[in-house]
Amino acid sequence: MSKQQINVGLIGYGTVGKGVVRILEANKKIALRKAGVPIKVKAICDLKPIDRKDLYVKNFRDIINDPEIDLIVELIGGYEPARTIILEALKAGKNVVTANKAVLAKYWDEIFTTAQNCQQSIYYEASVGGVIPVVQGLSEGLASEEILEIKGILNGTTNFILSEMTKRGVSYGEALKSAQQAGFAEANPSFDVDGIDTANKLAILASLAWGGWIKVKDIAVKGIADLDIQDVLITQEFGYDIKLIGSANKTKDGIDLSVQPCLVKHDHAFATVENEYNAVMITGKDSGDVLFYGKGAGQGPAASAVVSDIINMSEFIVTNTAGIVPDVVYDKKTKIKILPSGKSKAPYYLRLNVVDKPGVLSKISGILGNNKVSIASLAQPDVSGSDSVQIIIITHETKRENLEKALKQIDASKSIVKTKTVKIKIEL
Ligand SMILES: NC(=O)C1=CN([C@@H]2O[C@H](COP(=O)(O)OP(=O)(O)OC[C@H]3O[C@@H](n4cnc5c(N)ncnc54)[C@H](OP(=O)(O)O)[C@@H]3O)[C@@H](O)[C@H]2O)C=CC1
Ligand SMILES: N[C@@H](CC=O)C(=O)O
Repeated sequence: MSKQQINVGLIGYGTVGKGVVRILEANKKIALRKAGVPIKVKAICDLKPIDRKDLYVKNFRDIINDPEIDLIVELIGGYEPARTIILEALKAGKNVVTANKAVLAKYWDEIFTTAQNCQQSIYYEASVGGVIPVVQGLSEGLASEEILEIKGILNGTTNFILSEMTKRGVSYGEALKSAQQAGFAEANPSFDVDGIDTANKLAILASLAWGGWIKVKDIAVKGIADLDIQDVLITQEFGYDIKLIGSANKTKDGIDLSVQPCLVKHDHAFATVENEYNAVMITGKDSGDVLFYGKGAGQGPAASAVVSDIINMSEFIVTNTAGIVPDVVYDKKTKIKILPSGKSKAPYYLRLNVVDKPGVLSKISGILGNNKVSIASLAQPDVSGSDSVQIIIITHETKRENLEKALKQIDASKSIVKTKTVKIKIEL
């Protein structure tokens, strides 16, 4: 007998969880029309008692083991017990929806192998790009494509911080605080600002694009925590915006993966992506560039994507097709060649703050030149009232590993006392 109603068990009633309950209740009729049957939240688990006493359950296993629950939604975030919840739910014969990119990127093999073995589905649209349907867009909309490149602003918190610094001159710290208050940031915001959240999302998209499992450790990751308002002001004057970009590029020697702050010209498509918005450009061999854009963080956008997953999955449960057609074609035998980090070339913006000593400039230029880093321009803005000089260098296209080597030598040099180095890739 086919199902008359889909019962949802929700684990994690925070920013996104509360949004999911609100949207499911407000959009009951839309959900019914699309899923074919009513969808009801039957139980909610959280660490602390919640305002919905009628639905509250203390132990997540009471939800997983409830035979009336069809679908488990994991919204606690982090690695554990999120991994255990997802695996136990799949093994208990439940379909799963999650927004947790950290757990997916880290346990991709274990989670999708379990889902395949248990013939259950796992949907995770909200895990990348918030409300943007990029997971479905890439895995279904572009199913025919040989993917050549994925490049994106994939983190709402850092994009919001950079926008606030650029548009309103707000300090990095203040902007981060506002992002946390708005519900954009991860429970541990270093995941956002250190680029890890972007790397998790990039790993998911790259794994979908090229099959197999691309691990976060294969990605060279640098976040925005080193940047100051001065970098924003200086690069604005040069005609650039700073964006944290995750990029995966298919080269003849392997996939080149990185997350780093980048300078984009004011007329670049990514320059118009502001605040918590995200954008992902996917380039296929035949499709050419396909641009996805929308809100990447916040209660409404994230919960909307989760509810869409719940509705789509409900339709499959009702028609008895959930888990039969795998939602991700994951083949652990697919081996993906990764280009060693450092081999890719780009021009860079460098800001070095050094203690002013005779000959310091020529020493820095010499070390860069000895490492095949050629300088396109060098400026020394006046830092009045201080014994430190600020040196802004724009390099020609250079191999990342050569630049890293030169910066290490500058660091180690006894005659150069450096107080700060900022390095930003320049997008061509
Ligand atoms: N916020 C956003 O804009 C977006 C978030 N996401 C993802 O969605 C997920 C949820 O994020 P968000 O709602 O912002 O996070 P929150 O921290 O706001 O919510 C998580 C909730 O889960 C609870 N919780 C933590 N551990 C447990 C546990 N063991 N058992 C039961 N409940 C638990 C927390 O309780 P307590 O507060 O007491 O710790 C909290 O209420 C994360 O994976 C995040 O990466 C994805 C897209 C956008
Ligand atoms: N912390 C994340 C939330 C959404 O994934 C972000 O800022 O993008």
